[in-house]
Amino acid sequence: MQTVAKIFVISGPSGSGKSTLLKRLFAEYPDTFGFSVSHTTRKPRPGEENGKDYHFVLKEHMEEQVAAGKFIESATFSGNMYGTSIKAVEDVVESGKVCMLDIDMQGVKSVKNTQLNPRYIFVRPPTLEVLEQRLRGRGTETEEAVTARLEASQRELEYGDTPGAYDRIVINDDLESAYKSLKSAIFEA
Ligand SMILES: Nc1ncnc2c1ncn2[C@@H]1O[C@H](COP(=O)(O)OP(=O)(O)OP(=O)(O)O)[C@@H](O)[C@H]1O
Repeated sequence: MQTVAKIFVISGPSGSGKSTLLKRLFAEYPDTFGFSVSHTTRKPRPGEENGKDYHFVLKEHMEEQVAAGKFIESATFSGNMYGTSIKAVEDVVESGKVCMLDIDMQGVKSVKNTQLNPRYIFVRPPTLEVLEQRLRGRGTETEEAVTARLEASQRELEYGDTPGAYDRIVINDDLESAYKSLKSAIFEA
């Protein structure tokens, strides 16, 4: 089956179900899609492969590349930089796969300043209350982190509602219907 684009941006509030939906998609189509390999300045852990798990780079190198506009997004966690380069996305396409880019609103805005030309898909929860339940239900965040994520969600939802911000909106209420809606946004009829 043909996809309507070579690159898809999947965005939406934390807890809206992006990973859940993408996991299903990758499971159903194991050879079609790929994720880009991120860069990091942290040291590789035993068993991690450069270029496969991450592109392991020096801080100076990464700072230079970020400043030169070579990255879609970058952030620092506990002193280490992480990010997605434009080239890492292009590499997925060159390998013959369709690139799935799971990024936040800032990342989406940044992709819009590149030549990548993806299809933009927004995954949203039916309501903020449901989002809150799911975030708590996932049990991966502290109370502070849940509150911070919900605050950020308001902004993500507002941006998602902006006309023209996304090509397609997938409402993740019932998972089965959401998955169908995602597939219809990705594959040609
Ligand atoms: N349609 C659904 N119905 C009920 N629960 C769901 C549904 N979709 C996802 N969930 C649950 O909601 C929680 C959040 O989903 P998920 O981790 O996929 O979100 P995410 O958008 O990838 O979040 P993050 O941006 O933080 O990685 C998970 O516990 C998941 O199992």
